[in-house]
Amino acid sequence: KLMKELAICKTLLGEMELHEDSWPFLLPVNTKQFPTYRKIIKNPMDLSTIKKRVHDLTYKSREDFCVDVRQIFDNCEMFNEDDSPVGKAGHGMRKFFELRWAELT
Ligand SMILES: Cc1ncccc1N[C@H]1CCCS(=O)(=O)C1
Repeated sequence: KLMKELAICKTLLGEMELHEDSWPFLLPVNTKQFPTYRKIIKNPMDLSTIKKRVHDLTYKSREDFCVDVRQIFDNCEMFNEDDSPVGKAGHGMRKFFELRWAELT
């Protein structure tokens, strides 16, 4: 049911925003600070964009929400070294998300 699915998305979004490893993902990557980003990353995504889409009822299912969340972490792996601070945060956030996602199924 869409209502319940929306509640799951809102819950998970809130938990991710509070996670200590969320700092690289709270806002869109600043392409002035990272001039190569737009060339390398075809589908930029971040938690504030997802929050707006949840609020605007853009997602037709929790799966659509999950696609955007996973895009954040796939972009992170594409652009950042695994052992960099942002790279490590991305791995940590992905682990957190996938565990909670499975729990809320
Ligand atoms: C997720 C990501 N991928 C690639 C480059 C940068 C980022 N995030 C930045 C967000 C603002 C703070 S920062 O500039 O240290 C890191």
